[in-house]
Amino acid sequence: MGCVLGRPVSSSDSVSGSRHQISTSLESNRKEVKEPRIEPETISSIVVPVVAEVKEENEKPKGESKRSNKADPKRSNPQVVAGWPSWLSEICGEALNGWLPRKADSFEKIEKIGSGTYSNVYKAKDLLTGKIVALKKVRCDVMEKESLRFMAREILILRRLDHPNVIKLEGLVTSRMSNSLYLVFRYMHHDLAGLVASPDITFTEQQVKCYMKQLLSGLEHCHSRGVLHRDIKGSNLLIDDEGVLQIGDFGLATFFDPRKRQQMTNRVVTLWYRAPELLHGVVEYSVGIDLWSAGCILGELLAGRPIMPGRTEVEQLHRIYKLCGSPSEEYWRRIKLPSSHKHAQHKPLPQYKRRVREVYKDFSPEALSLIDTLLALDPAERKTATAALMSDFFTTEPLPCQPIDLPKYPPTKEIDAKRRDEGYRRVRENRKAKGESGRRTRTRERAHRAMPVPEANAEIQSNIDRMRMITHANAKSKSEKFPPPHQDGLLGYPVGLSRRFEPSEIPFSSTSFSSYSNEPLQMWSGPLVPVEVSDIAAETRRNGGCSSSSWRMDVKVKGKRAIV
Ligand SMILES: Nc1ncnc2c1ncn2[C@@H]1O[C@H](COP(=O)(O)OP(=O)(O)OP(=O)(O)O)[C@@H](O)[C@H]1O
Repeated sequence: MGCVLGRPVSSSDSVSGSRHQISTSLESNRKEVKEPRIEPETISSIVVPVVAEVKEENEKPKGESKRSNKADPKRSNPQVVAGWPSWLSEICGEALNGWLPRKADSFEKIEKIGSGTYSNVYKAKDLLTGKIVALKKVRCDVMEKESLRFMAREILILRRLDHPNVIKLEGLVTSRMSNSLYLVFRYMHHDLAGLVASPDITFTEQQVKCYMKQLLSGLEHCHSRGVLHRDIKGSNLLIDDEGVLQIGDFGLATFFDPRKRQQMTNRVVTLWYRAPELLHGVVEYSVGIDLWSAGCILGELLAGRPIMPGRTEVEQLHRIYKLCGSPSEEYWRRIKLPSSHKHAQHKPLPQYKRRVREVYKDFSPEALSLIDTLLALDPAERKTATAALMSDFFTTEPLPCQPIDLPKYPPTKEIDAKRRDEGYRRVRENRKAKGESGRRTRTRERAHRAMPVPEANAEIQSNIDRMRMITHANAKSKSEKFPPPHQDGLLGYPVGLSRRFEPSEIPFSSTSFSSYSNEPLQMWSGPLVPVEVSDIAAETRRNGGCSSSSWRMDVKVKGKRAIV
């Protein structure tokens, strides 16, 4: 979502030179998505003119020249609706209902806590309530309908969801000067990728059950509200300091209607967690893709590392076949491949037998049974989140622990794991420069760390696709317009002041804000609950005093590690 600062396609993204016949059809998949096509997804509820234009583009017969991606400034509505800049209210209409923008200088950045393809995430202090929040800074070029559409979809989806295991969008901060938008979320202390990658942390089966129960409950809610997440992975599973897990990052999520046939892009989900039907090129899919990812997470929590860390789509399929067996004739009949792909069924040689029960023989029978269902090659056999929640895994001893009974960990995020690796790398380089051997550090680091590399990220391709759309229409370098990402992170300044802008340049600054100052709190973007000073003090203590002795670390040994 938002605008994209991409990178060139990595050579390791390429599927050329593959050992299997599957490469042919993978390449044809890639060809299919090379064109910047608009997904025919259900976004009709965004009732704004821009979306109507997008629909027209979808319906346009092939061969007709595409309308420029650039919005016509003359046609855009110059009116500012309820305090929102026109570019946002125009595209986000319904999603902004009942909200007013928070002003940029009412937050103070504390530190950068995450970075994704579309955004940087900051820990910040809400200067009005004293509450610690996470600000996801999305950069969006107001002239690009595509980037706006993705952003609008994420906001709309987030506002439709309301569940304890789904991250809640608490507000929006806009800054007209920089064309950027901040999404305000509750601050979450950890993400599951960070915990799994932490060398000192292992999970008991009770704890795994607790995390999985929360993940599946969140997914059940999303699916019941017609939302597919399409990017379930550890770094998108956020955990607070009371053990509550919330599904985050709805940047790739979409609305779906299980009763209707609907075509969607298959270039979703980070590679390690991507269901086989997506890799095969299916464009009509459903909740099964999220359940496959949940199965990968279950395996990862029990095994202590990602279970199928492929580097390319070909390798990913190969790993899937080696663990889950080669697809049967029946599978090919059941999955609905687009006609352009039917000629090339993926039949790798040799044919593999399903080995899930053999590879994970050290898991409990109930865990084995659940992972076997979730990692079914046929999406229909994966069933639903509701069915998974009713499995024996959650009802047999040891029962899932309560979130509050989970160990208290020091703040751990994927970014911390990345920083740790970066530290190891520097040590190695220093040693190398001094002529010492760095082999020991590297071996240990590799044994524990298996984070998704950029090449393994499915979003990259779609991001590149999106970026192409943006850069084609906007050939000027982004850096001419925006500060480079590293300049976003200046600390201790109100959010809107972290660049060179004067306070007076910032929309919704103190002058404009005063007009809202008599409104009840919940009239600002999202219900902002005032917090007690004691909460702030507690938060400060928690975040300031990270001495290892104050954290209870769980070091119980879990089942044997297995990797395929
Ligand atoms: N509410 C939050 N509280 C604390 N940290 C958060 C929060 N939301 C996101 N983060 C951190 O920021 C990281 C990136 O956030 P997010 O996944 O939403 O961004 P993204 O640009 O969509 O990333 P990606 O490209 O990896 O999908 C997360 O992995 C997480 O560590």
